[in-house]
Amino acid sequence: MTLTAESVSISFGGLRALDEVTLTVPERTIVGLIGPNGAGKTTLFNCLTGLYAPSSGRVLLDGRPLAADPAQAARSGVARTFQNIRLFSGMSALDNVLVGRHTRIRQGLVDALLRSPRFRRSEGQAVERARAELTFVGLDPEGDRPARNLSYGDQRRLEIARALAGDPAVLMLDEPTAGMNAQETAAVRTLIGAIRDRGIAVLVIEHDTKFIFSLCDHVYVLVRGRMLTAGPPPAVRADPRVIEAYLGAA
Ligand SMILES: Nc1ncnc2c1ncn2[C@@H]1O[C@H](COP(=O)(O)OP(=O)(O)OP(=O)(O)O)[C@@H](O)[C@H]1O
Repeated sequence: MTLTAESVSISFGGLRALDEVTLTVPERTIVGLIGPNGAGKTTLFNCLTGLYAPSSGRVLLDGRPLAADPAQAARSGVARTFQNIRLFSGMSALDNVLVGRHTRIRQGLVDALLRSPRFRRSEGQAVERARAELTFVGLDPEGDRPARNLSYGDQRRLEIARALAGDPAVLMLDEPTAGMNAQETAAVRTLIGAIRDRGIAVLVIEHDTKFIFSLCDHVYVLVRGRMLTAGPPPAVRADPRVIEAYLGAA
């Protein structure tokens, strides 16, 4: 599935946070989104996940308008992680992933109350899948430790496992390596490649431009709400306007 923002604009009071922004995340592609602080990256993510409705322009998933509702957007195949970790900290790692899985499976209330064979079978499959996602991201498949007891890097990985459990077609990662050391960052790079190899499109916001240029197939540069340029990493890295935008910001 291809996720597209088409001439998306949105304002907060007098501030035009996004001005006619167009971006495409094609299947099996890792797309990077960079830009100085306050450029509008998170705002664009919020539009692409149905959290904000653009004041003009459209968000399309395979050519069809995406619902301006995060739960519905998730069900149609767009999953995300947040800049600040949002886990259920008292719940076990496994239960956190099961929450992500349950966005996908529908249980009848009667089946659940009676714990019918159909319900138990379906729950068993959900647990198996949740364990497989924990293994995929490099966490203990038992997942019995409370999320809050995991290291910071492992909590970020757990968020990714939870998002993957919902069977996304497109996964959006907001600063997945923020606060990580070099070793953890390298592990996330490998993980994102493996996610793409599963056929999932990935859109990544990062401040670490080195990480983005070495990881992504395509990079977009947002500056003060406008798309400055986009292209393969070598072209974007060499673009004098990009260098100026970053030096200007510094
Ligand atoms: N809900 C909101 N209400 C008012 N202003 C907002 C809101 N969300 C974002 N903004 C403003 O819109 C602009 C873009 O913010 P946004 O967080 O999208 O930028 P960003 O590129 O993600 O920044 P950073 O890299 O610092 O996270 C900023 O000026 C911000 O203050």
